[in-house]
Amino acid sequence: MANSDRADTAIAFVYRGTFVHSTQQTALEILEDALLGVDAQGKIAFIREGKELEKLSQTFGFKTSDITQLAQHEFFMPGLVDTHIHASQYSYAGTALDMPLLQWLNAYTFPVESCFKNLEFARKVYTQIVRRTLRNGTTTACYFATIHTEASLLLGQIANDFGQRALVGKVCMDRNDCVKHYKETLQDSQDETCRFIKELLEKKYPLVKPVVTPRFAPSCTGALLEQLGEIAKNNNLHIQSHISETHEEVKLVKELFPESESYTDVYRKHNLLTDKTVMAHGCHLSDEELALFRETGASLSHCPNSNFSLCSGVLDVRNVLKHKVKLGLGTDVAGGYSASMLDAVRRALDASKVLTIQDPQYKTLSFEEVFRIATLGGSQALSLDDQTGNFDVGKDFDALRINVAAEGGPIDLIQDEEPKILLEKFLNLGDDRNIVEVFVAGRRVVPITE
Ligand SMILES: Nc1nc2[nH]cnc2c(=O)[nH]1
Ligand SMILES: [Zn+2]
Repeated sequence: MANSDRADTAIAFVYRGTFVHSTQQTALEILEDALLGVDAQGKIAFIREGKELEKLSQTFGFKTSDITQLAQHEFFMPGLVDTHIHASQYSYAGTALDMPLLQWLNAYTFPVESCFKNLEFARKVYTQIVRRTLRNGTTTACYFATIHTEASLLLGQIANDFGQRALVGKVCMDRNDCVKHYKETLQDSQDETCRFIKELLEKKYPLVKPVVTPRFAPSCTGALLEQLGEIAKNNNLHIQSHISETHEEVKLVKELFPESESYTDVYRKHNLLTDKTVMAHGCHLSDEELALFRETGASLSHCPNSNFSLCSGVLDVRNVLKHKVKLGLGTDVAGGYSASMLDAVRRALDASKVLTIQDPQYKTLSFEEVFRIATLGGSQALSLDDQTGNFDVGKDFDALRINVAAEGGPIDLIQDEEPKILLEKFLNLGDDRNIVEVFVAGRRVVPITE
């Protein structure tokens, strides 16, 4: 037995068939006729070749009758990681995409988010978004809620109940000149953030954690940013926000924070750039700012649907990767109109092709590279890659069972195809009908039973 195997706990279940995932070394590793065992804690106990069955069953003490064999057109892939999604904006997803960011926030977003004072409305929306994202294969989501503590706690409870891995942020904002009733005082924002963190941690949900969430620099005073940096540091917490999404926003930040050298410098000065920070967008960051991300270990969430829908910009992913900045994908509902990470994968490929159209020398991202960003990359961007992101032994089993030829599904397979082609077809053509089972930490969460 290789030392990478773990034989210390009982095996809960074993699958045999094709597994595809990413590693640090290769964007797409394909394991055909592999055996993957999951232990009683939901962790991957082994992933080995099928021919080692005899030896494995002795070492780990399972019977060959415990094994589930995948069909010809099936494979397992790691769960999708949505590194940026506004759960509170789901009710108007697919509408209201006719304005640039700053107008869009005032006209649509702030009025809707202010309704989450009403817990029944919050329950309805949050239940729908958690169910929908799980069915679409999002095993980990990094959520923005609203400024309301109770509703944000409810989002944490709902994610926990459905078994989704989640970071949940109560939004902080003490600046809003346009929709005056949707903001907090500095004191309230600070107190309620502390209460949110304390109460969410006290629930001891195994997969749901709080994330410190200044909305973005234009919504926060320097004093609030300062406080939030302190809170994150004292509690060793994740941080999320937005950065450099549009040119107009970058200009506004220059005016609001004239003492800072750049937008990135505003967050850095307030201790909000750490190795547990994820910033959405970053379309207009300079190379110097990317270097600051690299130095601090902060990551970016690429949200291409949103960037197209609000005409914000096109992130140069190659340049981000060249600077060795951690990068994940996000749906950014409802600036992005789709809650599906499969859509984010397709839009990321489109965004890369736009850059190639503009400059034929530009090396377009491959589907394998985008697959890695949507899975392992996302887990790294959220500093959760010790727990999830691929099928390394010892990680939690967060996985999607894909049937490319699912009955009544969107894909017609004309002939037998190799696994690489099956993955490519699923990423480009598939939908939730192809996602026949979803596992988070070894628990089957789709099909949803309740
Ligand atoms: N796309 C997007 N950008 C933001 N910047 C600040 N708030 C938001 C938001 O809700 N959506
Ligand atoms: Zn956003």
